[in-house]
Amino acid sequence: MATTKTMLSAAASIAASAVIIRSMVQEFFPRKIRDQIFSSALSFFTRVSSSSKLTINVHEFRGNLPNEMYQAVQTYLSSKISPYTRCLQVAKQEDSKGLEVTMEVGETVVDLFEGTEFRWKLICKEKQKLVFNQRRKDSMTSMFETKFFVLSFHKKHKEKALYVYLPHILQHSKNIKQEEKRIRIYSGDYAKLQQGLIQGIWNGVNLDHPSTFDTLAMDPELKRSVKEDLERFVRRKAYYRRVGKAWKRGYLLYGPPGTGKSSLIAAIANFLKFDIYDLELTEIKSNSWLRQLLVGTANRSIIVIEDIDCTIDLLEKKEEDETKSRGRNKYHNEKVTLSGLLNFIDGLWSGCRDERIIIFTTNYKEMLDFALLRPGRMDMHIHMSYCSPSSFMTLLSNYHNVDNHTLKPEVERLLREVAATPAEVAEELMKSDDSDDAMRCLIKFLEGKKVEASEENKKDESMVVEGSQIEELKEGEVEAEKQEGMVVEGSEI
Ligand SMILES: Nc1ncnc2c1ncn2[C@@H]1O[C@H](COP(=O)(O)OP(=O)(O)OP(=O)(O)O)[C@@H](O)[C@H]1O
Repeated sequence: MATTKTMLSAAASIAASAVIIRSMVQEFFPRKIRDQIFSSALSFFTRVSSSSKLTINVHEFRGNLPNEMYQAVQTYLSSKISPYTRCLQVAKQEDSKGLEVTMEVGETVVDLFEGTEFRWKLICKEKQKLVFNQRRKDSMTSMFETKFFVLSFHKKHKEKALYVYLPHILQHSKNIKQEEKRIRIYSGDYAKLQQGLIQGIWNGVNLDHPSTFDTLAMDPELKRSVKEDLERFVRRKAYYRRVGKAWKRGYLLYGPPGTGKSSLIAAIANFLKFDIYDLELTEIKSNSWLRQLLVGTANRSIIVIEDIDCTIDLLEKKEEDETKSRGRNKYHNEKVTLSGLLNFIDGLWSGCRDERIIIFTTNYKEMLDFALLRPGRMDMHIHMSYCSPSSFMTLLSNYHNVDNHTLKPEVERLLREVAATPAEVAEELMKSDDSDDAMRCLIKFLEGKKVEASEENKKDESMVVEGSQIEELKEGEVEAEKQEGMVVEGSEI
């Protein structure tokens, strides 16, 4: 191995030779020829050195899809930033635990991997794009930024780079992400879609929802079967391939407001460590937007459409069928249609991502089109119901950290008699830090509900009596009118 001394003496002799060659050239050749010799030599050395290099660009997006490789490189390089890096980018989100340190645009990081030097540089370019504005029916240019990493290395390491180094980065970043995984919730950037842009159409923030299966008050048997279903789903990649089905699962959560539908979604996300994409169907102007949003989501994610009964006019099916029969392209309708939605759930496009969960919620299952409820479309229908004695125990333990209470039998008795949502029960339990006071508040609340319910019942009964009197009256009138020959029998009309 060369010592520092021998290296220094070699460098000194090269420098001395260069000075001699330079003075000889200066002596024997005129200036013009000298310049020519130097520029040819320079271009020769540049060619030799650059022809031995290979570069690979890793772009932030591929089409409108976020490039997983880009994200992996970004994560990987964060752990490789050396003391010599001159400029870093540091970010901290309000709800994130630590600082996020990444490379700044223009910076270079050199990574020595198994004895081979890989050099990374982050580049950002502005590009123009011609977009068609559907509302104004004209085109305009829009500027957007495109970022990419440039990886350069000696070309003899091409195989190593492609088949060892880059897969290593993917795996490394997957491990880091899994360890520090912060679940994110994304909402669509509908203004960008309106402008015809297809990149960055989802905005994400960290989701720190505390709901878990342990804190969720629901029927223990149902809870167990939902958890088992999720576990089975995530370990069945090969099974889905073998049977030729897209690796996705659909859940319909239904039940009155405040029974924990949103809490269950958060619990599922926390359990699987999947990100959530929240789709606001009323903001989506067409089936083609819906498809673009779907394509822009990542693997291992949950797509949520809340209050599906309110967000799509399911009665439009007939109108939609008529439109189709007039030959209009279903992707160019002015709004999301039922068939667009069904295509989204289980048409060809639904298979464009892996390990995906789709969740619909509704307060009124009976209002949904049968096409949505058909077996195989939503794989599991989960009924979130009023607070039962067993789910009450979960709430009591959540809010007061106790497993039992002297007033528990009283609360359980009342819960069998009145319909109270877990949200209502939770609200009462939160009224005091003292569990005795909180339980008394809850009992008072449930008794109040019971009185209200019995008054409602009485009102309903009297309405029925009044209603039947009206009917009788009508029948009497009809009889009288019939006798006068004024009523034509229905069948004849
Ligand atoms: N089953 C439950 N287990 C634990 N907490 C619950 C449950 N249901 C409701 N809660 C409490 O009530 C709050 C509201 O519940 P949540 O938003 O999950 O109900 P929802 O069924 O989605 O209501 P909506 O139909 O109005 O959207 C939650 O933040 C939670 O504190």
